[in-house]
Amino acid sequence: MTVQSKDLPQQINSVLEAVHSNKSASRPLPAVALVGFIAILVGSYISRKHAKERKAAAAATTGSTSASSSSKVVEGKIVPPKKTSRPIKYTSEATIERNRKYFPPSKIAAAGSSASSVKSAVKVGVNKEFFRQIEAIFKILIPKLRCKESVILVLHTTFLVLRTYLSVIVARLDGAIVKDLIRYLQSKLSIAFRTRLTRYVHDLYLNDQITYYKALNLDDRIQGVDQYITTDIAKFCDSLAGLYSNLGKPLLDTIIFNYQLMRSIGVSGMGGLFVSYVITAVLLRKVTPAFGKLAAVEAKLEGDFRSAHTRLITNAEEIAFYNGAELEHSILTRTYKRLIRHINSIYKIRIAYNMFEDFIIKYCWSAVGLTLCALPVFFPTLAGMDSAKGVAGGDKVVGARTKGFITSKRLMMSLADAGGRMMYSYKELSELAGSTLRVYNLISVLHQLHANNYEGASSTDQNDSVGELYSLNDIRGIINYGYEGIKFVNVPIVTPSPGNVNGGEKLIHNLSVDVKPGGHILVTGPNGVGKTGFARLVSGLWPVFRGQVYRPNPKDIFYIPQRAYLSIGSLRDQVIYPHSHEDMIRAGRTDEELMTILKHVHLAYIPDREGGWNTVKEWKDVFSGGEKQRMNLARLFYHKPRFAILDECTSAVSSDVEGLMYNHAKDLGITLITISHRPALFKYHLHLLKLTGDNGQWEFSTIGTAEQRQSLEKEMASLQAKLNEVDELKRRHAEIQKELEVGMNTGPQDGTKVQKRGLF
Ligand SMILES: Nc1ncnc2c1ncn2[C@@H]1O[C@H](COP(=O)(O)OP(=O)(O)OP(=O)(O)O)[C@@H](O)[C@H]1O
Repeated sequence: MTVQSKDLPQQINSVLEAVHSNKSASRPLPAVALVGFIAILVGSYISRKHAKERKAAAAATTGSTSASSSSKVVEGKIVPPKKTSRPIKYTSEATIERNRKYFPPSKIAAAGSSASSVKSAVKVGVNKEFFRQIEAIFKILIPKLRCKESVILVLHTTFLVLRTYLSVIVARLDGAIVKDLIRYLQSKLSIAFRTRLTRYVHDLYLNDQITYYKALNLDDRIQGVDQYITTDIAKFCDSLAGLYSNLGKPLLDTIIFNYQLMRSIGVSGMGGLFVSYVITAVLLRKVTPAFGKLAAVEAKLEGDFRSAHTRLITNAEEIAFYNGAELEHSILTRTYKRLIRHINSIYKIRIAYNMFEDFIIKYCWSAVGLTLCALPVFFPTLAGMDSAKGVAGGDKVVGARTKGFITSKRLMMSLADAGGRMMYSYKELSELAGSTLRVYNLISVLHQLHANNYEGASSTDQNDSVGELYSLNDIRGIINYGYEGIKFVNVPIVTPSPGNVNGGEKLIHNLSVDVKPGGHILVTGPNGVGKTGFARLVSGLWPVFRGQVYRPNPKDIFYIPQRAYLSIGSLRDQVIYPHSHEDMIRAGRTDEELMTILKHVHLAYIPDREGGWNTVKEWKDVFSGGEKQRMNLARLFYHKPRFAILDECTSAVSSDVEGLMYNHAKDLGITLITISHRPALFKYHLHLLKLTGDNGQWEFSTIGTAEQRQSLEKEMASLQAKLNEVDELKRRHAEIQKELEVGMNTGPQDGTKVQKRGLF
């Protein structure tokens, strides 16, 4: 069988005949060889491409190879950890900038986003907005024509088109090989898409613009961002890669079968069939439920369930202390029930729709089709057959008509099957619209946050009822880097309050301070007044709504938070965070030096206790509260910045050790900006910034001045007054004790007395 020499209709014909007569090909080997050859080509191309990419990425990563090889020479003794992962090539800022315009806010409100983000009544589904979103995402998935993904896509398409053709020639050995190959390419495509998208999102999410912080604290459009990145992207890529082949095969089959049918029932018959297709398509489109929206809501509920579990894991100890299992159990059950109720309703909607769809496609199509197939039998002229045959040819004519009818009937059955599969794929397409919306929204919001565009009011009007409107879209303050100190000029401390139409709440009225090197300052004030807010402004976490902030460059300032943070990794990683071991070696630092630092924070026993610097543990569960805080201070001594903001970071450290740490920090030349309530820390500072909170008031003074002495004298007087009460309290205590003893000696000689004793 020399297939190559036949024209296309003949090839299709022979393919179909072979399929229906279930004949195996007589010479499958050349085709098998062809498939095998292409498969090998695919494999080798992809692995070569990977190797090339690895090389390029290694070159792109700053000093990766050279740094690690030279790092071994630096200390002689220290061997850097083996590189297990390949260097990462980050998305350039220019690419992010270029892509931003493709991701304007979606016209569809994402499932789970706040109501204020609903921009219009565009529905989730296979519509213009869906195709626009897919197009935007494709700019990330296939950034240029010559890339790994486009090669896989071309191969995938080629195999899809050749599937029917090859599966017949290769017959029994056959279909399976081609199918496996298509499945392999599909998985490759899905993983390539996922890698591309995940990398892009990570680059957008974790960068010096602190987009991750903004997404979690300054904007509420994306809830459960972890679910978006870990699950939604994977689901989206799987369905996108799968849809292509799922839709491709039935589409191709439908074209081929229709073509065959046309040969058998004629153009007018085909016209009739086409009309029935249009009617069914319109009808089905009208009754198709919003599968896209349902899928998006399902993904959101899955995310809620997952984050409820994550919360439990993070706070397991606190919950256990409170005996909160029952309440947490009910929260988890509630979240799970919400999810399951939704999934069940999807199943119900789906079964009703499937039954209707099967009825239309299997029965209505077949009925219309069979009627049309029967037409040439009764009206041969309609199908272009010659009815004016002689009597002698009568049997032949009847035979031909019967054969034609049977062929057409068989084609109709296959067509109905292909149609069914196409409709199924349409459903998948609708569901894909749901996950496309979620992925699109994630990228779009991250792009906007990266460019400091927040959700909510953008008006710069005065709001009479609330005062000045501090909107996240009206940030007028300026941050100046590279200053030798920390200076605030008329900067109000305002909570960001995302989504609040009245804007953020002003905690402190226009603050003006100037901290020079060596001008250690203590920031104090009641709870919730905005002390940490001050640190957030210096660090650039909260926006500077008005005024000007002058601050040192990032490498010269270090922040130690109230809640000690311990990272994933070895014991060494805890001391040097956010440095990696490679950074440490490159900087010429040694483990011996780390040991000296641990001595300063009274943790010298830790490396021995934990089995050395390379031990990896869940450190937040290993260290006590005080140890965690001291470990965080060890970081400060390791990095030796010029300025440090210490936010209640010694609250669990005993006061004698605390004093030693403060003195050591000052000896290292670190200027301290301490946030604390404790007067015991006064003596380590030169200035005091008191945030009173009354109408946003604040006071700045020099410790040791007349006002300061006055303030301390006031505090002393109040303490003295309390001490005076002590004698009176002691007297009363003795009195009660005496009364109780008398009562016990004169009481009934039964169990009551024993009970009283037991009570005390
Ligand atoms: N991301 C945020 N969005 C909105 N409001 C916030 C946010 N973070 C904190 N706040 C609010 O800002 C106020 C000031 O918080 P801040 O953490 O600065 O207080 P603090 O003075 O450090 O208090 P404490 O002594 O209890 O640590 C609080 O009322 C808090 O609820």
